[in-house]
Amino acid sequence: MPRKRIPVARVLLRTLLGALGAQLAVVLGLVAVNQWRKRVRPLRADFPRTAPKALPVGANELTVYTYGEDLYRDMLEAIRGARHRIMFESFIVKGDATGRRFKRALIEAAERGVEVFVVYDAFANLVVPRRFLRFPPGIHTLAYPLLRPGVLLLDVRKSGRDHRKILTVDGEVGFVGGYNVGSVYATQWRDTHLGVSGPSVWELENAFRDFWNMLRTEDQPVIPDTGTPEWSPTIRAHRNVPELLIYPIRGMYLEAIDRAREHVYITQAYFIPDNEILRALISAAQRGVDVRILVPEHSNHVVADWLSRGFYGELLRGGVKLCLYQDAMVHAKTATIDGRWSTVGTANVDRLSLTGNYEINVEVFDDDLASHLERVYAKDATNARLLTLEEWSGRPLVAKLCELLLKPLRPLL
Ligand SMILES: O=P(O)(O)OC[C@H](O)CO
Repeated sequence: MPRKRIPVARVLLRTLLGALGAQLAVVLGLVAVNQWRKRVRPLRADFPRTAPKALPVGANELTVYTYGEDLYRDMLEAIRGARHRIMFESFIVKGDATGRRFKRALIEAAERGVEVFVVYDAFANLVVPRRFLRFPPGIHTLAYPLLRPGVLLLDVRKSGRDHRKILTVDGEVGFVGGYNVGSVYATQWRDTHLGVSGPSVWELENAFRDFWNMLRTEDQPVIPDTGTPEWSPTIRAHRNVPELLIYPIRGMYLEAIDRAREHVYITQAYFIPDNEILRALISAAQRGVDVRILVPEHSNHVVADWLSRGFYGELLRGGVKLCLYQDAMVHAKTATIDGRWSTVGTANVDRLSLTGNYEINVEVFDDDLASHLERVYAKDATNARLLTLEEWSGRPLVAKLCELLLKPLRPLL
């Protein structure tokens, strides 16, 4: 009797479709459960706060902000005091009361003769009314396009989002870090931004200028290059620039973790490390370094949370400590190591940020700044719980299954 041949292609296709269907079902299920959870247990806004702290670092003064209202007050004051030039770039600018305050201040600056440049990401602001993001012609505005045509031809240079958050005023003061612009971030999210005053504002201006000059349309002005007034050995901005195929922030993290001897304190909103970062953290923990990662127990992106959870077992078994921030969103992207080294920036530790988007992280070699960020970490830890391997190993089987099914989505985030 002739043997019936099984069409391999058909079996493969069915398996693939089955897996995709299962993933979709898991994602939809998680979103639904998350909606319900948010209704019965909404996030609090009364997390422990650390007041803004200004520290001299070389010829600069750096201010650490951990509360949105404090940050926005100082950013708006800087915009209102501008005399020459404002560079404002934000991944998200919400069309709410906070967004309106920024828009008004920028327009008023332009009306009194300040040259104002505004950049935002078109995709991230799809839900913001178009009218709100329309600025008067006196303001030079660039929306990072929704889709750059090269993406369709898989041109990596045309990929990524503009995920940066930068403000500079008159080359004298600057701000950079995790905060987007919006009312929810002012009081309800724990995030970290750095204020810079002094020659290192150049680092932020330069980042903005290169981006602007690369993407501006022909009728928009070129911002002239100036060169840095000082080569600072302590403060440096690293920029991921897909157009140039450079992603130094990942390298910066790997280099710093490799040097750790005492402790590594990382705070991340969405923590989906690649293999090398995972290995570096575990090998630091195994040589006796106190490696702690603070993440929200429940962030605003349920799928990112579940992808992150897929790494918890390996991290905990490797000796890394996981601190789960309670009942509020922590959106900071910071790390501090050995009381020596720190970074504050816009990059999450995930693929999108480390090998995908336009990002900027400031790297600082300074003991006082590192000590302060350790204090911030300790304060945050009072609102977090330490996850044990025992607790994690005992999670329900269905949770383990969800993590497994979602694993193939890691490269997407
Ligand atoms: O992309 P991020 O890190 O700025 O986070 C944005 C928030 O998820 C907005 O929903």
